[in-house]
Amino acid sequence: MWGQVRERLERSVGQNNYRNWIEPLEFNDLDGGVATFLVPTNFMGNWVQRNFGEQILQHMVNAGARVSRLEFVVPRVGETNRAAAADEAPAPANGNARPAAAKSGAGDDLPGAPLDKRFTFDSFVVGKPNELAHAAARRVAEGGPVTFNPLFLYGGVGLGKTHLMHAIAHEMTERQPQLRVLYLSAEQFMYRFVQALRDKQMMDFKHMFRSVDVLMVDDVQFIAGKDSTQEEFFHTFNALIDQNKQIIISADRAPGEIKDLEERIKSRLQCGLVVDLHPTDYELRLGVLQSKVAAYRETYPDLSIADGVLEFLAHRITTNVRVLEGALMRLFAFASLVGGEITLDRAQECLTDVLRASDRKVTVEEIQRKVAEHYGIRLSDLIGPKRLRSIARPRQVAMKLSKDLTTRSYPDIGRRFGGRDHSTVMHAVKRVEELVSTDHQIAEDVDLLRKALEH
Ligand SMILES: Nc1ncnc2c1ncn2[C@@H]1O[C@H](COP(=O)(O)OP(=O)(O)OP(=O)(O)O)[C@@H](O)[C@H]1O
Repeated sequence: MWGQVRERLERSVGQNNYRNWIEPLEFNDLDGGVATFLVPTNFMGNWVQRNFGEQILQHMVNAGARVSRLEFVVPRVGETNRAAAADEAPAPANGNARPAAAKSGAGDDLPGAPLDKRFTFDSFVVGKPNELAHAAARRVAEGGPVTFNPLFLYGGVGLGKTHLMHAIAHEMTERQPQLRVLYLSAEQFMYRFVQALRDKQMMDFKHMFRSVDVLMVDDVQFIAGKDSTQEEFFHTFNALIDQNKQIIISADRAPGEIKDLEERIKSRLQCGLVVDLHPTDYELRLGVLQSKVAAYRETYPDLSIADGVLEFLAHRITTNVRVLEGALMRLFAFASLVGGEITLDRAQECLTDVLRASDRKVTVEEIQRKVAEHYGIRLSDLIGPKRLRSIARPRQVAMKLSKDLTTRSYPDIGRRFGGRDHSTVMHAVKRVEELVSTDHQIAEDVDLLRKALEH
């Protein structure tokens, strides 16, 4: 039964995950609804449980097993365990020997996070906002002499950092299967580090991290303020760079802007190539939607979407790609339940909450841009120190709209208007409220701008 389940898992979790996580599991027994597996380390057991537990259970049930729970056990010395006997590990497809470091004890267990097999270069839509990051990622994935080291990718939530990192890992392991590519989040790095300290296995920890060919750490801002983790990260980083091993890091902001990150780490992170993923633009969002629809149609060819629906979504949901994808998934589910075409009306009805939530996602910067444009003044003047009425009034309007349309606080808005005090913003909001009831021109301006921004 386990053989059959493994085959199915190989298909559902993808080659890389299968090799790293499923293959080393040794099925032990099935008793009283509990399936027991032998694993080389507790970490691995926890990891498999958390990330693949449900899938394993599901496949076992489908294969007819009476099982309701999985348990992962590290065998005591003397018990057999394929995974612990690293020498038995199958040779990689191209016949290259694995590096020696990979064969010794804990070093063989690369405790990275599983890669999402959907996150490939093929499924990544390239547009103006991400073309540089994409090009850099591609170049690094092609291997060859290390040129950008480290590659530092940063950008806001849900803009594709993780997707690009996984794509690099997939591409690299495909091109060079013998490469030891380790991908994990900074949080997992810390977790591993703390665990190693607790279990007095720092040597294994250091050995394992220093024996990889490619290290990818996602969301590195997480280690800011965590002193000993930073220290260890710094040493790992230096050791790998010294060996000319590729490092790829992501964060939600540029290295220099990560608060509570040690200066020496900041400067190390900046010494390779730093590229950012800009907020999406309309074309990119539409491209993502079109590509997701095309992929979905391969499985469900009956899917029918009325003209204009994707354009509407790309226009209205501007937060990030994750939200956009979620909205589309909801539409697909809706269509498969009720059947028929997804019309604009249906889309609006089905996504009322998403659309409302993204309405509130107007940024202060957008408001400033729109207001400057509306009044025909320069953005730098709107934010700058000039006190002329022809500039001060639009500035007050922009502050009022920022208060109404975003969730920013008064001090925060003040900061975004050239570092002004919160009392200035409060005053502006009050002033515009008064003017709206007495000055019809201002009332009209505010109304027009509000509509344009909420659209
Ligand atoms: N250019 C793109 N083309 C196709 N899909 C994309 C693109 N950008 C993002 N996505 C998709 O959007 C979702 C979120 O992307 P991802 O997880 O990579 O974001 P992130 O930048 O790592 O965000 P976070 O900061 O939350 O970790 C994923 O499903 C990803 O596949």
